[in-house]
Amino acid sequence: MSESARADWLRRLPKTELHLHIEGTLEPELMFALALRNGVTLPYPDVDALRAAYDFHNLQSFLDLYYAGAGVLLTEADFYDLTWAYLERAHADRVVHVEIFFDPQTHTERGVPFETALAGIRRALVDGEAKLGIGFRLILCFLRHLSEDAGFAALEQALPFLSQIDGVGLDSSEHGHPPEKFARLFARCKALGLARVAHAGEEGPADYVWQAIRLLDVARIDHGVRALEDDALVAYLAEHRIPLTVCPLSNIKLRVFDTLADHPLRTLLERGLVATVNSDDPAYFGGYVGENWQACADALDLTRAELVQLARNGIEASWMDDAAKTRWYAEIDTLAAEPA
Ligand SMILES: Nc1ncnc2[nH]cnc12
Ligand SMILES: [Zn+2]
Repeated sequence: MSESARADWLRRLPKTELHLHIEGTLEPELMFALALRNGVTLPYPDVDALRAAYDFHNLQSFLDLYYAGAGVLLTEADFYDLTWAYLERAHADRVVHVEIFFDPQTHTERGVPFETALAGIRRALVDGEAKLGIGFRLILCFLRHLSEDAGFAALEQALPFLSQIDGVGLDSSEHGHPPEKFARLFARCKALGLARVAHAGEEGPADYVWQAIRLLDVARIDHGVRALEDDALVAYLAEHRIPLTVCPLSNIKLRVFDTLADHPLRTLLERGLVATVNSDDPAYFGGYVGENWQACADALDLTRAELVQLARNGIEASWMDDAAKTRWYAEIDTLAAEPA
């Protein structure tokens, strides 16, 4: 099979996106347009200068820019435009279902009402389902560098809108902010009927993955690549089919691994884990989900069977209903059966 035929096959493969921070899809061009629209001054003269600053050496160096960039998001229309731009890109990559994170505390701390962010994001997601056929779920992420009290305050603000939120997550600076800090908050979320996920084992140790499982009772682990340092944990994740939402290009940009050729994506599959491919903060990390798939296929020379397994894992790991799962498995199997 030629390289271009392989790329075309990969592009047509139905994909999910289960680890995507909507604030991390803010492209420099849109950031400057929103800054102009809202009378916000950015500390960079132009798009090129901003992009040149995207040279990260760890998670925190990225987060500092990411939170500053989100400062241009003020109105419901801003959140709509941001989300719609993302959905159009996802559609081009044949993403058929998204489960996206938003960080309400990043916005409410700046005086932007919770409902402004929620309304803009949701309106775009509803339009995306109607016009692009992309199914969706929405996940509210708590910022782990803030206090437990701040997390409870964010949950309080979300209470009138719980019917519009499918689950909660935990993101931001991992070092020094273990999942146990949020055990009571996540217990309250569980009692409210919210599904739970958490970033763990990105920069933090395998023990944080154990904590997320045991103390937060999560359905998935976001990143989780450092789980490979603990054989008992790998066995547990495999036995209980707890998925990992892996973000390969993010891991390279944030220096978790030196190059994609060193990335353990294949090892995760070989160890029987429900590993999935996702883009995390694509405007900052140089690639949307399609580019993550293609870059991994190239760098790791993934076989068609491995790519099919990754696509099936995305469906299994998602919170779409069973009828939708059956439909997408069948479509993936049809592509798997095409002559190579
Ligand atoms: N990769 C990441 N890890 C933790 N928090 C984040 N917030 C946005 N992207 C993140
Ligand atoms: Zn993330």
